[in-house]
Amino acid sequence: MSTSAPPSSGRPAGGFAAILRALRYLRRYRLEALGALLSLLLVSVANLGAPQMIRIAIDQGLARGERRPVMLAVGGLVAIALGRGLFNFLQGYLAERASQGVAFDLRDALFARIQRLSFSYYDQAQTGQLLTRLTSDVEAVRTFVGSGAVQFVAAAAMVAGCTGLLLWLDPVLALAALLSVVPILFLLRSFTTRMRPLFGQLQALLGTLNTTLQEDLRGLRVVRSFSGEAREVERYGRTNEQLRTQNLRLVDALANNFPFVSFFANLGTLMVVGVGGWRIFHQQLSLGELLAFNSYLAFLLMPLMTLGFLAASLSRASASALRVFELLDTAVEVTDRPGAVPLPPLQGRIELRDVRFRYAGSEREILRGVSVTLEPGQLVAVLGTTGSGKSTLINLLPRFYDVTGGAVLLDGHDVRDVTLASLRSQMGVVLQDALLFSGTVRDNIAYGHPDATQAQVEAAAEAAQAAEFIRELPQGYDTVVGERGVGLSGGQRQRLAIARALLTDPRLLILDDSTSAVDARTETAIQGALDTLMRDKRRTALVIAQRISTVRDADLILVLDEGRIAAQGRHEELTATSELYNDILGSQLQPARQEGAA
Ligand SMILES: Nc1ncnc2c1ncn2[C@@H]1O[C@H](COP(=O)(O)OP(=O)(O)OP(=O)(O)O)[C@@H](O)[C@H]1O
Repeated sequence: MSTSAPPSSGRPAGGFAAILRALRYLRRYRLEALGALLSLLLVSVANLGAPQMIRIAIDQGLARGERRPVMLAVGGLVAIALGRGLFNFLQGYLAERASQGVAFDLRDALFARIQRLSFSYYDQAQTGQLLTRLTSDVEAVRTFVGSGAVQFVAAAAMVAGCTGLLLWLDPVLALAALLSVVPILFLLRSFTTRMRPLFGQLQALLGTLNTTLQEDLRGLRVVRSFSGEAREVERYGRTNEQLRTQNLRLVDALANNFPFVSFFANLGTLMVVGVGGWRIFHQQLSLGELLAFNSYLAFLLMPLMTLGFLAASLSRASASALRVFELLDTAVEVTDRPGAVPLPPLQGRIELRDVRFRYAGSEREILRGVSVTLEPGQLVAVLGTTGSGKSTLINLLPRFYDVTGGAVLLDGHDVRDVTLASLRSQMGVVLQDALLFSGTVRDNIAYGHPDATQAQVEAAAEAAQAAEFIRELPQGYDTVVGERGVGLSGGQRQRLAIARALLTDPRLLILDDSTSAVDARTETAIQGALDTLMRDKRRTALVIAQRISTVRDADLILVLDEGRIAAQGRHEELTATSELYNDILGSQLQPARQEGAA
């Protein structure tokens, strides 16, 4: 990970502040940026020198019939051409190095932030928008901050330098020429302000397009099984069409801007010719002076056109910088408190003290005063009607969310007072969707414990009843499994996830003991693996129970109903006393079809 830190944490007041903040990322690459700027200024100086060489060749050489000045001028022109080539190359190379550095730092900082952002953020954020910010928005900022900014400064310096030169050559003519520069500057200013929101909308549309694509790729099976292809093509097409319209609006705005800039630029020449002609007529100016003045005027207008061109890049970059910094400045809700201490090695006592919870932006309280104490080594089954808050409750232990009232205590420590790393490293979480990362089977099992030995990995796989199918894979533990574990069946993925949890040997285990629709043999294997994991008395296990065998074995069963514990106890007690428990038992749980031990 890079050592770059965002140069400032304040929320940018607007596009301009955002672009200034992006420019501050150049500080780490100041040598490259200054080198690029210097090279570009030298290219401009070389450009300014060429007419002088031609003037020397004509006035001092050809006019007087002398060869030496002509040879000198030709030599000078060759040197200028070489210099221009060298400095152009240096400018491009150094600007690219600086801009790639800035893009690298921005992407790193964004990715680090995405890793830390709370689940509540992801409940509302669209993945496509996040992807767009890390790719297209960073690219827009990069393009401007690297080469654009250097060209901008060089053009501004040229404008200032040429203005000074023109004023020095002939103040009256210069003022006449500069009259046309004022409207150009106003045009550019209003252009950048108008374009910024348009570019912001463009990036947001690109995000929506990416979200649609990403949802469709994830949901390919659902789309195909409901014959939704045509509908999805239409949905994508709609956003795609909006994106095209927005792009065309921008092209329109860009195309409309240039004729005006060019009109005022030409007006400048017209003013010079008009006023100059009038002054020649009154013998206040020579023809040669007017021609010289006019060629320097061209050096003023050229960077002005460059500024016009860069204005679009600036608008785009500032709209993107706003989006990048908005993400970088998003507060991380669940994070280490100042003074948070590491959680000592867990015994496994869990106390929920009048726990209340509501999701951000929702009025409804999902958990409404849950109080219970779980002893070390207990297997605790959580049951409840659908939507009663089971998943919400278990998400509070690893602090995927923080309680909105009451407290969760582990061995007497409020989970909010200890460091997240020490808290989560002592917990194993196995949920229904067994996600695997692209990498080898071994890497996936050792995800929580990368230093594990091959023997430890194999022991975990054995206990998770995964060893047999792993051995049959083409490269065994070195077989590369794809994104989301493509290439493995649902049941195999689930057993790898169980092996992953077993390897970290957590004192506290949170799991969903459901088995996906698999054949009877695989189901028995998965259930065997789950039982190994949760019935180990060295750990406290909190299980969203889906199987009767789990509740029969549980030391404690919590029955949730509308965010409250409606009943608790062991299987025999609850069967005798709780109507709700019996209802759930009858309607929701999988019978002990394949469970010899149950
Ligand atoms: N991220 C979220 N944002 C807002 N509301 C949510 C979120 N997740 C869940 N809810 C709501 O909270 C309530 C409890 O959901 P939860 O997933 O905890 O229930 P559950 O008991 O696990 O249900 P099930 O057995 O159906 O999985 C539901 O009404 C659900 O709509």
